[in-house]
Formats: sequence, structure tokens, C-alpha cells
Amino acid sequence: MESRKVVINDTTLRDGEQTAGVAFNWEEKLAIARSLAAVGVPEMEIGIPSMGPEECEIIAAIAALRLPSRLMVWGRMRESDLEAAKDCGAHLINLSIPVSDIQLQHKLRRDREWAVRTVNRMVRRALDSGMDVCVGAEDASRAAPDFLLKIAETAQRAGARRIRFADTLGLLDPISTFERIRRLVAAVDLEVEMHAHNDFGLATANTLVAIQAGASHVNTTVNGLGERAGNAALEETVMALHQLYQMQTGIDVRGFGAISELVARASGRPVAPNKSIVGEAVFTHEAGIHVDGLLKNVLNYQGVNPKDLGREHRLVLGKHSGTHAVIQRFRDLGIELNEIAAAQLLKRIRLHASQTKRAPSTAELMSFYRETVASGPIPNLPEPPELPIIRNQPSERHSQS
Ligand SMILES: CC(=O)SCCNC(=O)CCNC(=O)[C@H](O)C(C)(C)COP(=O)(O)OP(=O)(O)OC[C@H]1O[C@@H](n2cnc3c(N)ncnc32)[C@H](O)[C@@H]1OP(=O)(O)O
Ligand SMILES: O=C(O)CCC(=O)C(=O)O
Repeated sequence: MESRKVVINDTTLRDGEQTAGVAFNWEEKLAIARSLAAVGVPEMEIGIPSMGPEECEIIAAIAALRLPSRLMVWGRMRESDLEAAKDCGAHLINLSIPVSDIQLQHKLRRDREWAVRTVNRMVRRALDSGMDVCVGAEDASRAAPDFLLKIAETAQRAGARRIRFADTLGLLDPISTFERIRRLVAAVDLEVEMHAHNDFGLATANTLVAIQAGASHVNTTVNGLGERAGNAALEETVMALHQLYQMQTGIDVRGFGAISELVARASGRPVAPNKSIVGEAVFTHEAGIHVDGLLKNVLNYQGVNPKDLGREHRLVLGKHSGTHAVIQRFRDLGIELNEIAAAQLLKRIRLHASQTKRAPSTAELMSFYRETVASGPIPNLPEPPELPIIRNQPSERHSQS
């Protein structure tokens, strides 16, 4: 892809915190904001001033940090929400309005004409308060396409700088996302921001496709936190932009592990071991063919380079191991196995894995080895080393790159 820059507007502190049961305290909000700014996230949506004075104070405290990131707050298309937001110190306000008929009629009990009039009036009012304005087109994916364009044109005429396309229920697939965003980008001279939800597991894919269709801004959350199934994950979106499209975001991905842990702790939502990019297990390998391939040349089974994230490949022994992995592991422990011994030990390791559902520790491996030596003559099998060698090899981690 071309060297066009895309702006990440991370909404961990707004949509992320909307996850049912999540409530960040003051320190956690400040710490998350600081961490996002430290890795170079250029924009963040930090809260909802209309929630009341306490929320406004937290927002103002984040603003007082004078982070290098632009700060957005969220509000409804209401005077009261604008009033609440105007002294918080945010640079941008996202004024949200549902644009699907279902939500206009059955949530707000309004019609399309009301929506157009309201966007026109509220954007102008918001500009008077000195903030830049984004119009949040809620439920845009279920809106009549021509009506969405009318809202966007109205927003532009009134002076908004951006329109957010919200796939509020996560109903789009990549092809429909591409078509809708391309149409929106072609119709208006506004920044276009994609806000994707993950109800079908497509949030990151839809976000990437929106960028291909011309979106200038995208919303993400750390660990993909957010309403229901969450939003597009920051770490997935940024890594994919860098690696798959050679697009730059200015974000230092080496900080993702720490931010992920911080947000997991603060949200009480642990990260699944297989969660892309930041999951504990995403660079761990057991399968014999994979480990053999990695040992011969790491590129055989390396899609993402763990070093880019400050991590390492980790090899573990288990039910699916092969003899090459066993030989290498014992070599690391100072023992050169022959193939017969490796095959015997592999059997023992498989039995252990089936019984315990975990990798053997170093001490257990050494005990398997002693059992193997004791069990009968295996040509050229050395005596087990003395204990200091075991103590010198405490780590279960094997760096391969
Ligand atoms: C899709 C999204 O994520 S949108 C963001 C949603 N986020 C949140 O709701 C989290 C924070 N929310 C809150 O703290 C509260 O809901 C508040 C402070 C915003 C509002 O609280 P309350 O005034 O008690 O209203 P409540 O939440 O029960 O109902 C929502 C009201 O907002 C109205 N509303 C909803 N969206 C909009 C909108 N975009 N523009 C104008 N009004 C809206 C509803 O019609 C309803 O108004 P009504 O009382 O006239 O029927
Ligand atoms: O209107 C917006 O700003 C988008 C709100 C949102 O979080 C959503 O629709 O999923």
C-alpha cells in the first residue's frame, strides 16, 4: 500500500470502558492515557462529560497531563452534552447521532429531517465552543446509504472536520465495509473515521479495509475491549498496518505488551492466551514439525517477528512434540541424546502431557532421563549430569531468533 498515514484514535477510555462491568478508576485512566501517549497513539477518546462532574474531572485531569496526543470526548447531539464538554480541555468533540431509521424512530422517536436539522445546528454550536467537531454517525451500517451521505454533507457544510462511521452492532463484513467507506470518502471532503465492532470477529478486518477504502482515522481499543464483543484491537490494527500494508502509524509496538497487561488488570478482563499479538501463547510452539522447522530456520514458522514486540519464540515439549525438539531441549540441558533415547524420552513426555496437560519442568525432564538411563542399555547415552547443570538451566524459555 502507499505511504499514506492513518491516524489511530484509540477509544479504550470511552468505548473500552463501556464494556459491561468495566469501570476504570482515576489512577487507571491516567495510567492508560499516559501509556497510550508514550507509545505514540496520536489521538484518544477519553470519556463522556455528560456522565457528570466526576467524569469531567477525570477528563480534565487527563487534559492537564498535556500529553502529545489529541483528546476527544463523546457526547450526544444535545446542548446539555455540549455544555458539559466545553470546559474539559478536550481538543475534539464527537457529537453522536443515530442515522438508521430504526434508531431514529424507535430510540429517539425522531425522523430524518430532525436529524439533518440537529446536525446542522449542533455542529455550529460546538464550533463556537472552540473544539473541533466529529459527527458520530451511530448505526451507520444500517442507515439508508443516501441518508448517511446527506448527514455527512450537512456536517461538512456546518463546519465539522470529521465524520465517524459507526458499525455499532458489528454487522458489516469487509466487502460491505469497503463499499460504504469508499462511497462516503468520495462524497465529502471530511476526515472519515471507522468505528468497528467485533460481534462477528471482523472488527480488525473491517477497520483495515476501511483504511484501504480511504478512511483517514480509525478507532481501536487495547485488547479489543469495548461494548459486547469489543472493538478493533489496537495491537492487531497497528501491527497489520505496519506489516501487511507497510503503512506507518508512528506507534511504537514494543509497548503493546505492557499496555495490554495494564488494561487487562484495570478492566478485570484477562487476555486470552491465543489473543493475537499480545496473548501469552502466540509465540509458543509445541508441534514437532513446527519446532523442527523453527530450529532449522526461524522463518519457516514465523509470521510476526516476536522481537518487534520485545518478545521471543518459546518452545515447549508436549503431546505433539517430535524428536528434534527433544534432542534440542536436552542439548540445552547439557545432554547429547541419540535418536533411540530421544524416541524413548518422547514417549515419556507424551505420557506426561496426557496425564498433566502441561509441559514437563526441567526437573521432570531430568527425572525422565534418569528413568531412561536406568531402564536398559541405550548405546552412547551419557550419564546424567550433576545437579549444578540443572540449576544453570532454570528457564523453560528458548529463544530462537
Ligand atoms: C453506541 C454507543 O456506544 S453510544 C455511547 C453510549 N454510552 C453510554 O451510554 C455510556 C454513558 N452513558 C451515561 O452515562 C448515560 O446514559 C447518559 C449520562 C449519557 C444519559 O443518561 P440519562 O439522561 O439518564 O438517559 P438514559 O441513558 O437512560 O437514556 C438515553 C437518553 O439519551 C437519548 N439519546 C441517545 N442517543 C442520543 C443521541 N445521539 N442524541 C440525542 N439523544 C440521544 C435517548 O433517547 C434517551 O433520551 P430520552 O430520555 O429523551 O428518551
Ligand atoms: O456515534 C458514535 O460516536 C459511535 C458510538 C459507538 O460507540 C458505536 O456506535 O458503536
